[in-house]
Amino acid sequence: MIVFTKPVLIAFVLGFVTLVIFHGKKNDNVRVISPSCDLFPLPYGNNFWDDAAGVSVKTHTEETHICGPRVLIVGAMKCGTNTIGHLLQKHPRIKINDCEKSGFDCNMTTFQGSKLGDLWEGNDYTIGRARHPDDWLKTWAERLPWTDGVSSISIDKSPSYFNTAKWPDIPRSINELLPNAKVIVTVCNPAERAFSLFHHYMDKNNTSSQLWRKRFVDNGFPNVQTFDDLTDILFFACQTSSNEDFCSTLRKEILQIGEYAIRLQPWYEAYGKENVLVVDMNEDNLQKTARILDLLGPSTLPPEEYPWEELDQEIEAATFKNLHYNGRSSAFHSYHASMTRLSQHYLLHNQELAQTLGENFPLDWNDEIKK
Ligand SMILES: Nc1ncnc2c1ncn2[C@@H]1O[C@H](COP(=O)(O)OS(=O)(=O)O)[C@@H](OP(=O)(O)O)[C@H]1O
Repeated sequence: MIVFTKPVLIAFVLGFVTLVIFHGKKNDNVRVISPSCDLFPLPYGNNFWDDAAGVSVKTHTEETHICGPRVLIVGAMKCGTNTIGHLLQKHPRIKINDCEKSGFDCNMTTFQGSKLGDLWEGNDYTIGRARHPDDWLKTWAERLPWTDGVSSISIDKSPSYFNTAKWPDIPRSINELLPNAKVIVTVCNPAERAFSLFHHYMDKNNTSSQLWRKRFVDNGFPNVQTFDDLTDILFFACQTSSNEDFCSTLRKEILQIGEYAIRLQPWYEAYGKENVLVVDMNEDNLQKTARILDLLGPSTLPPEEYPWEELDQEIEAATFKNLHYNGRSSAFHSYHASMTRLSQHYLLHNQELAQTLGENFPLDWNDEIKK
């Protein structure tokens, strides 16, 4: 028989209160996920961090899965992928990957002062998988914010995914994991894109840039100092070089990403054309955003919840503009021969893109060489 002395009573009450709190917390952690959510496997059944709740949680019934990204911004690199990400993340229902756990420096700022950590790049399926074949998926899943697919969704911006020349199987294999995702591709004049990419790599403050330049010398090519040096290697030296491995990799990253119609094909095949939105980088931000929200549908990203009035004030700082060169509009003037050569290479590709999209803007990219 229990004797209800004062200490026993206090212990009893404390125990009861602890039980209630513990039970309440446990219930808090059981979330309901939308059936339309692509359940994303956490191979080792980890906990993950829920920013909003400020707690480590496990998913609803299956502790080994969380809701995968619903939007994939796959490229093209240097065609405004950051802008698309920033336009999207202004929607209150979008949650961004957890920068703190990404291994990136979250305090690093873009050239114009906006926080890079707001939207860092995972590239998990491509670079992550190649570097960490055993635990890339776990690492990706751990960084995803908790979303339920209804009140919140997550996005992934990884421009390397559009390099289907290098990774032809990426769209199909991502689709196996995320069949309900929508795909966004932003495109721009491909010759100017190559020019912009060159300056991205030539930025001397960047360690990966130094490694990029070193690759040329290591592979028996001249040191690359100017854009002409690069196009000479692409269009001439590589024609006669026996180093096909290097030349093939170079063509893929500089030239072939800009052959948009070809690069798009595997995405269309994997996801269906209706789930892949191609936007023109130069399109007005308001129109661009409206088209993206439309792709996701009003029940996923209601347009009335979007802060439209903030669009033009803030987005300028998030374009990731490279202020260390004169900009891509200077390309034709400064490197006329190289840009003409590149534009000729893309002439038919641009026509094919225009045909595929049923839009005229890619034909404008051919105007420079007609001048
Ligand atoms: N709306 C709009 N209009 C015109 N130009 C724009 C726009 N948004 C982004 N940009 C330019 O796109 C370049 C950055 O592209 P990304 O964000 O894809 O960069 S990255 O691939 O993630 O490195 C970067 O180009 P560069 O300055 O040549 O580097 C930006 O200036």
